[in-house]
Amino acid sequence: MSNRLLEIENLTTSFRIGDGYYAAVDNVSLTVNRNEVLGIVGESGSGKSALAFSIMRLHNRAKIEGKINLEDTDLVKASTNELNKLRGDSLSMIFQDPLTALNPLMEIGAQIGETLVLHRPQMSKKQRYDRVIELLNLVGIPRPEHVYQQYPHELSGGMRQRVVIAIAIANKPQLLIADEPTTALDVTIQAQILDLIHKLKEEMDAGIILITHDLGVVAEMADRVAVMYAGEIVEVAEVHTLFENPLHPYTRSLLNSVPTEGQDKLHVIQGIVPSLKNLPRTGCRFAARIPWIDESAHEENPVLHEVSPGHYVRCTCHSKFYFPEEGKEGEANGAS
Ligand SMILES: Nc1ncnc2c1ncn2[C@@H]1O[C@H](COP(=O)(O)OP(=O)(O)OP(=O)(O)O)[C@@H](O)[C@H]1O
Repeated sequence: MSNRLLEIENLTTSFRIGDGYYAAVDNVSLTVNRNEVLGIVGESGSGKSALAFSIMRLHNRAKIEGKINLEDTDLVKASTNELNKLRGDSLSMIFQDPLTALNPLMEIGAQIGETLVLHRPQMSKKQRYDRVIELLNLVGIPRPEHVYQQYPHELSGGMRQRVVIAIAIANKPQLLIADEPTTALDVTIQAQILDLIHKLKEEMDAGIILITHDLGVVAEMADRVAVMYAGEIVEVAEVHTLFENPLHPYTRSLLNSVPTEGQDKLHVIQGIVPSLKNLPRTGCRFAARIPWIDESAHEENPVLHEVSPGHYVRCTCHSKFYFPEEGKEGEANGAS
């Protein structure tokens, strides 16, 4: 059996704004293997959630082009019927905010059981109850028989997120997408939830896409990382490579803006990700945010270059990049 679980090829997801369509995910190609966590990082507005929702096919009015192959099924071409069978079964997602993901009027046990009713109709009531208790145990919820009968508002944020995870993994998904799964939680709970996701990967042999803007989370959890900027992947590498030898100016800027011991000055990335309508569609999309780099450093039509096995970086500007604070001698740091 091949280890490849998900293969995304030239995916473009565009939203209608005014009288035109604008791509929020632009020609993205990515893979995820079994028993692998692919981290996706990038600032707010870079297209991470649009990508996740495209894989789940949860966009209502977007135009989706390209291929999203989950094993033998192309999710772009799949019918609503096929998608309903897959979602909550072999394809699952943990959303950012556990409160909005849960039904406030339904007991916890029934909410978890619902996905079993839908995808495992042959289960008896007793089997279903036992499986829900097993899932509550698995996600580390104490006194599961008691929690079974509680409502979401009676649980803490961390416990609610565990319930959301229990629902997402109820049918042992092959691909689990976690979109900022710990953003709404405090730090100690964050660590527990991440630990739980890590265990699930091993136990279920699942592929996991972990979306976050937190580089600490990526360093801890991911096997490989894709860095997204303005709808495009600008760098992909194994997690150690990315942290030891980041190349793209955007990746380097993101890493440089994380406080480290002994560092007295943080690099601030000026500006923001442009809105979809104002996004430059030709040339290097990051060029406007590194104006001190000579225009000639950029490619006319930047593509991903494989600079070492499995390490891809977009645009040639990385070889001429330096931080203004460092001066030009910092130029071409680590670039090949
Ligand atoms: N339904 C939509 N209609 C129009 N534009 C959208 C829609 N959804 C997202 N966008 C736009 O697409 C771009 C990417 O948004 P997206 O939410 O994917 O970013 P993100 O990286 O996930 O950000 P965050 O970390 O804040 O969730 C943004 O410019 C956003 O405004």
